Amino acid sequence: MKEYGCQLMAKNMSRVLMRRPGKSLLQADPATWHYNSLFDAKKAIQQYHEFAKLIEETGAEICWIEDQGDGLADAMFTRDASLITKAGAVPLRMGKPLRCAEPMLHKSSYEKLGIPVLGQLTGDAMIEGGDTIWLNENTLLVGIGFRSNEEGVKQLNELLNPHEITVLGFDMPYWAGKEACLHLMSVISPLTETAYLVHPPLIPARLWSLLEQSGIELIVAPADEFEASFGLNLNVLPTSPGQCIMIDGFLKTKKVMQDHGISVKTFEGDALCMACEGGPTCLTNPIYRG
Ligand SMILES: NC(=O)NCCC[C@H](N)C(=O)O
Repeated sequence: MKEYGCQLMAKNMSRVLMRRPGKSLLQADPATWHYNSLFDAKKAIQQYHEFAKLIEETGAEICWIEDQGDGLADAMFTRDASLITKAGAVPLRMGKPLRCAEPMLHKSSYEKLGIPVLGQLTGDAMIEGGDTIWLNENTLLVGIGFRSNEEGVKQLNELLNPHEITVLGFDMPYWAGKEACLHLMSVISPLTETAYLVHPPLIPARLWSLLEQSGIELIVAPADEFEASFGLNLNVLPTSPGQCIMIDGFLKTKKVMQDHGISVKTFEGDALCMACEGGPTCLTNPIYRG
């Protein structure tokens, strides 16, 4: 029996769900998808290739979803369309209408992998995986904004409470508006289970207090690099305790992490990440950490 279940953020990532961009990204109209002027599909695919190599080098098993030209350009951001718990996977319901078909892609992948599907969100519920952070194995934090809502938190609680998981919702700010992508993980990246890289101005005050009370060390990412990268400087993926991957070009943010004993690998991500509003955490959905 293959392993699954991921209720922590930074333990060794040994299995991960990813989708390599291909035809769908090449055909994507940047205006439709809200990709910015840095978007260059061919370069983005090359940058993804370099990113995937870094993941392969960690030794993690990559479970691939293939892009066979279904037009789902954002589906490379596998973090968002499902949540994996020790009890099974939950296909989510996307807040961005163009992404509504993605959870079913994940569901069929999990069925093929023999991972049970715990249940589904219905009706008006919206939750995107980028809005979720495991504070600990029994507590899931959710950012409520344009992509995730209270009904989503309610339905997740109904599905997950029987498995000793409590889901807590926190209001996210407006920031750059409805079309932009601001997830909870756009402003918080757990580097270890007890140290998070953060952008304080966009963190709900009530959540900040909870993190402090929970003994989390809050490491501030340089604000100028947050602005310059559209928030992608602090989108940092822990691959094992003390080892992370981030996009290249944000030396102050990298140094802050290194000063805290974190080893950082980088890849070029302007055409892929800064253009399409998603970084290394968004491009991966860890199926198993342990
Ligand atoms: N978890 C993430 O932050 N995912 C990034 C998703 C970017 C994608 N273009 C979107 O707007 O949904």
